[in-house]
Amino acid sequence: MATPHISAERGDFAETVLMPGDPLRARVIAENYLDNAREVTSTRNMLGYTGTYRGAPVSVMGSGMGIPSMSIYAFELYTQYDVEKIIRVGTCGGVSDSVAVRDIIVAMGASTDSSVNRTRFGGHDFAAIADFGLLEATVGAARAAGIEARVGNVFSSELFYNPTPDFFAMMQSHGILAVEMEAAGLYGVAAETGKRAVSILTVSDHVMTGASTSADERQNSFQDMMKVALEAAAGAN
Ligand SMILES: O=P(O)(O)O[C@H]1O[C@H](CO)[C@@H](O)[C@H]1O
Ligand SMILES: O=c1cc[nH]c(=O)[nH]1
Repeated sequence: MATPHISAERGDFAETVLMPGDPLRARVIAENYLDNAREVTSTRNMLGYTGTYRGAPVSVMGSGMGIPSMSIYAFELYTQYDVEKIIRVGTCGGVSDSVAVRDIIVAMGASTDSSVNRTRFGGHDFAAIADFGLLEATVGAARAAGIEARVGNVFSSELFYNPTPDFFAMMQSHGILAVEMEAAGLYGVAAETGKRAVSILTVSDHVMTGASTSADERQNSFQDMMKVALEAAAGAN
């Protein structure tokens, strides 16, 4: 069997799929963090792998950038491949004064300028939130590893290059921690399909201060995020 965008067979994916935006990052995760990883899909070069972590099956697959791309892959994984949990592992731009580059953020909720959740929710505002069990497992895994994780509202933006004046100042005044481009879409698809999702993000740059991470810093915070995500995947009921 194959879907329009995934060439795997049914049973090729684990119940839990980690999703970075970048498919090459999916390959790095599979090669460095999973045991016995094998490629299960490569349609459009959106690479997906399944292996094990501490003996339990786990998959990793790229989502692409933006809500439309994430929505396609998440929908097909949830509805055609019996996937129950998706853990997004991505990067974000810090917005709040209280977050700094390298911080790890768990998106309890995701605000957005995208209309996709309204489209699927009869024109009403939909509160795009993480699954509580996955959120708890993620925060617990971070605490157990001595890694500080900030938990709160992020903003899933349609545009990376947004020309609206004071766009980020408005977010900051509403307590948004960071900006990224997929979480609200992922949470909407999870709700629509009765499945579970959480997003874990590392702050790669700060949109208010202009601070950005060096390659080494990015690698360290990426490792912390992966530890949290994999332990949460192993520990979540
Ligand atoms: O690092 P990833 O997961 O791709 O996430 C962030 O990076 C991309 C923009 O550069 C967007 O996908 C945004 O959400
Ligand atoms: O979407 C994103 C991701 C990282 N940094 C940003 O400024 N935006």
